[in-house]
Amino acid sequence: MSETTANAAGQKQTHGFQAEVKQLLQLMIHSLYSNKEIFLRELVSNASDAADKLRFLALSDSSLYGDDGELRVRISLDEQARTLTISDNGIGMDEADVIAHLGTIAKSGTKEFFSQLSGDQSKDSKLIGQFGVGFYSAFIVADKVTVRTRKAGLPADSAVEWESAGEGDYTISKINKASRGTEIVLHLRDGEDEFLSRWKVESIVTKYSDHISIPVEMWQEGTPEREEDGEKIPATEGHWQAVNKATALWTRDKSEITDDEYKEFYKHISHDWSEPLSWSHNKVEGNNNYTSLLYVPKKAPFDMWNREAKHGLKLYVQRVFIMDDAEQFMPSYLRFIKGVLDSSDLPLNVSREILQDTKVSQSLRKGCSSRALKMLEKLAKDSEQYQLFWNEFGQVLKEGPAEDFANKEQIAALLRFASTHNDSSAQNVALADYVSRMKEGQDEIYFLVADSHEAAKHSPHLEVFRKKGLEVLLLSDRIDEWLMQHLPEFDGKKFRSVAKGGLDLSKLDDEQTKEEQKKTEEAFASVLERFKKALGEQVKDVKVSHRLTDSPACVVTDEFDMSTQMIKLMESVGQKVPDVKPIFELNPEHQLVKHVADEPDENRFQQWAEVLFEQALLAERGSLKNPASFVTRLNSLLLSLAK
Ligand SMILES: Nc1ncnc2c1ncn2[C@@H]1O[C@H](COP(=O)(O)OP(=O)(O)OP(=O)(O)O)[C@@H](O)[C@H]1O
Repeated sequence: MSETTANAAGQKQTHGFQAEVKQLLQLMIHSLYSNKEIFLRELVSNASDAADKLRFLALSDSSLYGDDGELRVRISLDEQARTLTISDNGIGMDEADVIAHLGTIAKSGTKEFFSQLSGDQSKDSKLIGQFGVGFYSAFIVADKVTVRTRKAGLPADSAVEWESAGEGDYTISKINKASRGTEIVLHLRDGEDEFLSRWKVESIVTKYSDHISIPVEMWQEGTPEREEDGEKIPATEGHWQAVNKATALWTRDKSEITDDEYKEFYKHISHDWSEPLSWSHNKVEGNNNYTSLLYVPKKAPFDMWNREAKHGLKLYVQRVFIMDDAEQFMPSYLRFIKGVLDSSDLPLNVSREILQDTKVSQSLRKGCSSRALKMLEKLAKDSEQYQLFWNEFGQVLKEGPAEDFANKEQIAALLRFASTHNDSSAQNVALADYVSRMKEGQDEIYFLVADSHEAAKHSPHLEVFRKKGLEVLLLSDRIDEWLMQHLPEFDGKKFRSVAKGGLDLSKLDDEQTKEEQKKTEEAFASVLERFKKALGEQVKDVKVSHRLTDSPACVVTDEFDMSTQMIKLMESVGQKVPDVKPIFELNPEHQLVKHVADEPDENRFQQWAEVLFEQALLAERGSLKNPASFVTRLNSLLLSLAK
């Protein structure tokens, strides 16, 4: 690409921003204006990441430090020039890095994300919050930004200057820079003079960046010798002074860390705008020695369903940053958890490949998963907060029972469902709630999976459950069929699909009802035979239904056959499915069934049988293989009735 060719010293090259960057800049300035001071948090956070990265590389090549091994960030203010400068002695960038990082957005799914924006700024600014703020936030307060940077290990004359007014483009030129690292100069917009006040800047650093593990320094002017109460106070020299605590937050004692500090640390590691929903900080000593600080975010990231999206914990070994997004420590169904893991047992030169299969990482993964689940259990005690969590991440957690066999029961306790009990589509019923409401004699948990909540709610399968006052969980997320296949029981109670054969509610009936049912079945036996003959190969069996009160008929799948929902799911992804024949159940009390049972004409009976069967299929599956012939048959029957 011609854009990335190196340029001669002093010569400026102009490059255009990637379209998404322009969009991001506009939205950011609009949506963050009321909270503009966070630009400082973002830039200090980047500087601290740059120090982490250098420290990591220096593990194998200590010459990268040169004669400057004390990593730090410095903020300086120039009232005359109206600039605020943040400089670090971290990893720095070369020309290719600058072009890749400060002119584009290198996140997977960026294009798709931006194409979803509506153009309505107030709506979009909420969405953009899921995207992360980063370097470009500098333009909230600056109308020009100059970045001077020199990558560790490169000579002074291979430094790069990047400059932009945050509109359509930026320039790049080669410069000389005496020291390693990155310097970002913000030329403040008119009206942003408050950021030239040392007191103001210092208070922002303490508010947002106290937890940064390297010192964030500001210049402290020297004072001349003076006399106070007759006592001589010697002169002091000007010096750089740290304005933050400069210790890694997770190494500090829990009791000394405030909630605000935890929240700010979350924003630093997650690049999220909003506060976390909850966190859990643990030091573990014993077979494994490690500290974990895990967070549950409030909002799902924009790319949660993108398979390539990065997730996982920030890994440190003995306080040295090793890598971002170490996914080995969190199972996929907990991929929304953010945090830091600092291990004392892993070697400093650990790589992603080594992490795959060491005993230590396996036991760390076990420990972290269990901490994360415990944190969710704690969160679940506050049902309002937990509902916020569930609405964002419930569908991901539902992958849990299939993925994490060992913690199945614990995960099951964290699931929430819609149910006939509260008659709403809100997924807020815990299995423990269901079990506590089970009727005397009921030993199974009833559920129904359908395409939508509406379809589930109006399913004929629910009729007998309504009549008997039995609660049924109504499931309609895409993952639900998969979930239920991996969730055979909870608290010793088996799950039972109400849409399957083999449903036996007789334990809940009194003797008289059982006797009546038996009589009805006997009386209806010959009608069933007639139906079986009429429907032939289309059905596995025809039975008297004990689950219908209002509908004439329904279809169910045999107990061990593949469920209708599973068949639909497999068909939708182009998989071949076995030919599963349904069981046709008739409601002998229904007027229409009585009418058909009395139909003397075999031809007409055949038509009725087909129509009742197809109706039931339609209610169950939402479609028919041959809808036109159903309509023709129905019309001919209607016509004959109208005569
Ligand atoms: N001070 C710095 N030193 C070295 N590299 C930097 C510095 N600031 C930014 N970068 C580089 O620019 C990239 C983009 O920064 P930016 O803040 O926009 O995004 P980010 O930190 O990767 O993530 P997010 O967008 O979620 O905040 C960084 O990943 C890093 O590679």
